[in-house]
Amino acid sequence: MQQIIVIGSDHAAFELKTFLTKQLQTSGFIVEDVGTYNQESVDYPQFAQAVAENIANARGGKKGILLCGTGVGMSIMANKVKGVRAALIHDLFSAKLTREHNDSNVLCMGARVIAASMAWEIVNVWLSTPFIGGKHHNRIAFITNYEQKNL
Ligand SMILES: O=C(CO)[C@H](O)[C@H](O)COP(=O)(O)O
Repeated sequence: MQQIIVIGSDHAAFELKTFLTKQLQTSGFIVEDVGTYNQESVDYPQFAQAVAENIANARGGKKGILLCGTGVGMSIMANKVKGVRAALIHDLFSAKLTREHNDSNVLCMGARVIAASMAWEIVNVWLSTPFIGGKHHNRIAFITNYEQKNL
């Protein structure tokens, strides 16, 4: 079955979003693009909300990618949504570990931080690395319990 990727960006990362969308589609993924659709200045939180809520509602059925200038604003907003574990990643080691240990379901990157080729390498590692479970289940459960009680 084809995996669904929900992707969103602000103006700063529109070009990177276009590049990654094409790469993902060429690799056989179904891409749902929530915008932005041009380089006009926009506010990143609305796109983070759109992707994060989509991923939370899919309950494991989809993964998300959020892009802005630094990736920081996107990760801050996405992590406000219950069920989302958004990881801000700019290196391959963390891309692997955040899947293995954190079971992250949203990947955030900064178009002003890394090259498009590096972003694509990160996406590949992130999408192909499974959660390893074990002791990490307890840690995820702690976060989930906190969300249930406090959010
Ligand atoms: O990185 C970002 C948020 O974390 C934004 O892309 C950045 O703040 C946009 O800046 P500007 O409106 O000056 O292009």
